[in-house]
Amino acid sequence: MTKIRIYDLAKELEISPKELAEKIKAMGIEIKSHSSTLTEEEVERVMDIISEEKKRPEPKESPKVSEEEEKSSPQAIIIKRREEKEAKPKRIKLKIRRKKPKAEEAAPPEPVPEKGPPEAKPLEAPEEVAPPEKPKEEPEGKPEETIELKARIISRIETEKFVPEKKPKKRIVKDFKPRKPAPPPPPEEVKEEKEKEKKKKKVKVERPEAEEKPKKKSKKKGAPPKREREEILEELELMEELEKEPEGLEMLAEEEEKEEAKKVSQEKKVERPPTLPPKKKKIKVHETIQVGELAKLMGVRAADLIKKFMELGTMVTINQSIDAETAAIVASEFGYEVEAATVEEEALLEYVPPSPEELKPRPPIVTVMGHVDHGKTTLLDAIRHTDVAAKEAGGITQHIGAYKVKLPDGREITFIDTPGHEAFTSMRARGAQVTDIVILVVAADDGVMDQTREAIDHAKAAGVPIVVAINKIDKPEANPERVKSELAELGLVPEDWGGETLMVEISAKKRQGIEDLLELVLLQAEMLDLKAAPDRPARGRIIESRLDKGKGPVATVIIQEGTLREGDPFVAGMTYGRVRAMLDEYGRRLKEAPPATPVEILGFEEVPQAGDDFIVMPDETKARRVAEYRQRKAREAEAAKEARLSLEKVFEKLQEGEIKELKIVLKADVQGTLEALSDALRKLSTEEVRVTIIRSGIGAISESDVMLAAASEAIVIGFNVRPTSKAKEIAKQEKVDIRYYDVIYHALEEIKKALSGLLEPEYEERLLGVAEVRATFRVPKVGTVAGCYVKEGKIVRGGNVRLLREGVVVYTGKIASLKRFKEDVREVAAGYECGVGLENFNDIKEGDMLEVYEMVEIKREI
Ligand SMILES: Nc1nc2c(ncn2[C@@H]2O[C@H](COP(=O)(O)OP(=O)(O)OP(=O)(O)O)[C@@H](O)[C@H]2O)c(=O)[nH]1
Repeated sequence: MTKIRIYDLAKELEISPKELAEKIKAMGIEIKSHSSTLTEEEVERVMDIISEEKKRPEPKESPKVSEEEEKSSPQAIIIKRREEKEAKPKRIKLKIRRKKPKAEEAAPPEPVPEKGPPEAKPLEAPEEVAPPEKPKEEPEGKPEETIELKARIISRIETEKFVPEKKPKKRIVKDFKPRKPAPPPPPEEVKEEKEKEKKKKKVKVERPEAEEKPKKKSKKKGAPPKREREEILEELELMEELEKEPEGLEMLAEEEEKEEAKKVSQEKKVERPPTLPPKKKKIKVHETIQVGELAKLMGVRAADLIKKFMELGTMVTINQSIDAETAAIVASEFGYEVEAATVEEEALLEYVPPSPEELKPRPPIVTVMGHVDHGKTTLLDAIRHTDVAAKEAGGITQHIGAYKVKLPDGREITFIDTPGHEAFTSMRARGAQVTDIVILVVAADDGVMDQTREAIDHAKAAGVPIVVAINKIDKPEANPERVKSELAELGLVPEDWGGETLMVEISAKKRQGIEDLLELVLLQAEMLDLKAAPDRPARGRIIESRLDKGKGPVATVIIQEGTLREGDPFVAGMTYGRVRAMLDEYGRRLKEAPPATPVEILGFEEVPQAGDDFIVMPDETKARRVAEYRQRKAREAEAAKEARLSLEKVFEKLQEGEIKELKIVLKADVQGTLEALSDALRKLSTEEVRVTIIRSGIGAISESDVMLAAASEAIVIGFNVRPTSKAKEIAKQEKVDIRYYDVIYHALEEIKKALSGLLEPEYEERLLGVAEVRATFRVPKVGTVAGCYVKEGKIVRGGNVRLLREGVVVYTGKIASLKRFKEDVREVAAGYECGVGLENFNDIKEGDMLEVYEMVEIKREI
């Protein structure tokens, strides 16, 4: 249970410990001395009584209180507060309660609590409108924290481009030692002035150097260059002037927020007993926020916010962007809690799936696949000749990775014109599914070959229907029937044999059967009932992208929903932009692009990646935020570096419902083993989990095997076979789990264990580096940060770490933060100094050793 010392409480209540002790005794609570502790319940009781007393007019006692406070040891308070972590909420409770009246004011709250008159005691009636006094213990108990806070803020802001001139940054940090955290209050009342004087005096007693006014101090020890400072001060004055006018106020404070704050405070007034802490108000901040915007969100004057920054030792301008973490630090000073706004969620939330009435038929999007030299390119050429639009456009085309073909009767088909496998599989590996139908080209003289099988596997894994084009039937050696029977063996049974696969015989070279093929594609599309809502903001996929010397980043996008228009702001993967221009495959400028239209777009900030999504956003700022958010997520994901799906994670993923079946790509050395193993593996299926062999084959694990596994969240099993070097490389890149076995029993055992969650990964520890703690700092909201010197190897952010104190392991966990100077860094090498924060651990001491290590999975090699 949390206990509070009497003299701490006296401080909070701003009465002398002696007086408080007497009152407590009078209440019948037994205490020995001023340093006796009270339980939470007792504190509540005492506070209730004292607040009652304070409501009655009483002779003022403040000067006396100050004296008492001066006597009490601030140091003890600091130590106590740190040791008794639980006591902290109590303090916040009191502090915030005193701030409460602020919320009730219609005018923006005054963020400088110190300037309150001495009479404005913390426990005075909540109706109190005047800015209440900050707990006096604050300036005493907080210096260290304030210094750190300042240092942290400065470090964050300075990494942004604020102080461009030569002032040494280090000096600024160093100078933050003993400073009074209060800014000078505006000269309003003489009474206030007097109070200020008193305060100054008090501070003087505590920290002799801290007597200057903050403004002066900032100048003396100030961060930014003089001129800059003057400009900011001028700006401040101007803003203050402005804000005195009601219009200015209205401009700066969001009415709704104020209404809300009013309501809340009124509710509080009525319902909350005075001892309950008000909830911290929350504001949402994206990756970055402008100072002015933050002030607006909190309903405080921008000038006051800038002043607060000055107090904390840094200069900012109203238009300057600060990051969310810095915003959190400063906002907390105003009683606000900053929540990271989940922009992606927000963007998704804005997405309402179209209603059936909105949906209109759209052209199918088709990918052509097949074995090398079976005639894909010739077929696409032949198709283009049937294109009416090509004739309309004068026949000159440019390669944009996709194009729309218009048939004489007006119907349209969109073709993705990139190497079939790559476009299809790499996009699928990235979670994108653009293709509706696959045209599988099989040469009638050659029959089903490796890549034909691969294409079938890929299409099947993606659940995309196949229309087969048996090509080169003009060749004398063409044998379409043989092709059909080979395909039937692979599960593609032609319609005329009673199956469901649409097949047509063509000669791409002689342009025979092309219309029939397109007819079948449209028939298949009809069966799929492809629809999209054209009347809404566009969404699509990046098909191809490049950096054009003249045009900048350019990408081909297939619009999947909605209509894209020139000028639309958008986010695409980790980049964003605004549609500067849209071109079709003939280089014609388009004003708008409906669903299933491929367009080349200019206006990206950076080159997006094929497979990236493309979403039109309400405005460019929002688009930028989503992109920034994704960039951060990507960095985090990269740091986490997890396997796409490893056998160890199968059970977990099954449990979480992320996967419903275990897909396997199986390669073996001989047919016999392959069959035996695939049968046995399938039999491991249970009611909950299905084991599916999405591909099985003889020979080395190929690039395509790995790509298929990556695209389908599958695991590769190699039985007496190894991957090709290219396949190995892709597996590493795509994080595909490849397992090697040479005994069938072992393979079955492991899969069985994986399905039941019993498979233990085998890991061994590898030491990455050793660092010595040379100093420690407390950073508010972060905890203790250790100033370290890396003695060996390297220290890695997010790495596993062990803290050793005289050879004994005191803590094992993770490195939560790693900084060099003020920058977040991924790793720090031997011979350098760095700041290290440990996850959920603050008891770091000088002389401690940090051992950073990683757990390496032991690869089972044959
Ligand atoms: N006789 C005949 N030859 C064809 C036909 N279609 C394609 N060819 C020939 O087959 C060869 C390969 O054709 P491509 O269209 O380049 O084949 P591809 O599948 O695109 O080949 P890759 O791009 O290398 O995968 C070329 O020499 C074409 O002229 C056809 O219908 N009949």
